[in-house]
Amino acid sequence: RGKFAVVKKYMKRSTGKEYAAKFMRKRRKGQDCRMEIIHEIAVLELARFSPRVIDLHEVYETATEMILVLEYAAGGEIFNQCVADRDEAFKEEEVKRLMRQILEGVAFLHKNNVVHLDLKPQNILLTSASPVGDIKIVDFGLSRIVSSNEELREIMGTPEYVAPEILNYEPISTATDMWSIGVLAYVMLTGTSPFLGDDKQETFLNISQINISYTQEEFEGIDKSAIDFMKMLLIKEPEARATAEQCRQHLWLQQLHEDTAEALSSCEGSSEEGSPLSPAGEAAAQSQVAEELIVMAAYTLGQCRQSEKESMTPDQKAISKRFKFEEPFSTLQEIPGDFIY
Ligand SMILES: Nc1ncnc2c1ncn2[C@@H]1O[C@H](COP(=O)(O)OP(=O)(O)OP(=O)(O)O)[C@@H](O)[C@H]1O
Repeated sequence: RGKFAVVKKYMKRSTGKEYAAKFMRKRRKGQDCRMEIIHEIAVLELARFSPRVIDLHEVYETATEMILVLEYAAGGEIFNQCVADRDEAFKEEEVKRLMRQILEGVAFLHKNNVVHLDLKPQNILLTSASPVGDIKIVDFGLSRIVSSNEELREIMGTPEYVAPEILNYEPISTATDMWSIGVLAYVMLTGTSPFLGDDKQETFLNISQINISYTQEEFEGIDKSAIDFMKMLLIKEPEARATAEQCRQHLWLQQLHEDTAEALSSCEGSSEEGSPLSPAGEAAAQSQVAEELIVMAAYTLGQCRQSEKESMTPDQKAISKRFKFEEPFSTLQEIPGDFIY
């Protein structure tokens, strides 16, 4: 359940295939929001060629609602793993793989002049939870089209993830999403929200003063290049931030863990046999550690992918013990942005 939408799992009787149907109210706070929903649909259509953005299959309209029939992401929000206890939380290698995919999706959007403006762990879904599948970016309700000859200024987003320019009512650009990517990387690696204060005001103050800690306490055992990656995004001046394409080239995301490289070479050796998990698959059955490596190797090679659909039970939705996430704050003041229809 989002703020103005309810998402339900559906199955198409003729094929048995599962979908997520997003029911969106057309009237919100007494205002007709049909065109905003059509904008969201248009962005999803535009992004249909990116495997990192959720697929839109069908749209229905009733007198009161629009219903978006989306590809079902069975693994749920990455938020759940972000707030899980350390042993269940993402390992650094996993974060790197997922971050590469997130950046691939964001780079696609930015190339098409779309800014998402609400990138956070609740809007990054997984195709499966265990083994950790691939990411799908959802919720384009706040997204906007940016153009070089028009300025866009708005106050929107989710407090912990908004960039300083949003707070200062300064122009929004693709760099605004890049700030959120920096926050996302921090949350995925540490399980803590870097700017979260006791209340909204304190959070905003932390953001505008870039009050962030990269100490050993938070980043024990994590590669130094990961900190370098975040530092090139969590910068006040949007122009100084790295782009999605630059991030994809960053050393942190290029490096392969030694064990992963080993697993990769053994998997490469078996590729001629045409068996997806053999002989590396046999090794995976022997230990938990090996299993993780195979999944990573499978991703990189693209030929021994193991897909395991796991449905999410309602009580799987983790309640954060370590930090709380606030609801998106509503638009305080809005200059009509560029919508696409
Ligand atoms: N395709 C999908 N597959 C599985 N779950 C989904 C899918 N789309 C949405 N969900 C679930 O429903 C939640 C709400 O969806 P979404 O974020 O699109 O709605 P929203 O009302 O725009 O949310 P918000 O109020 O956070 O802006 C998601 O965070 C996710 O948990």
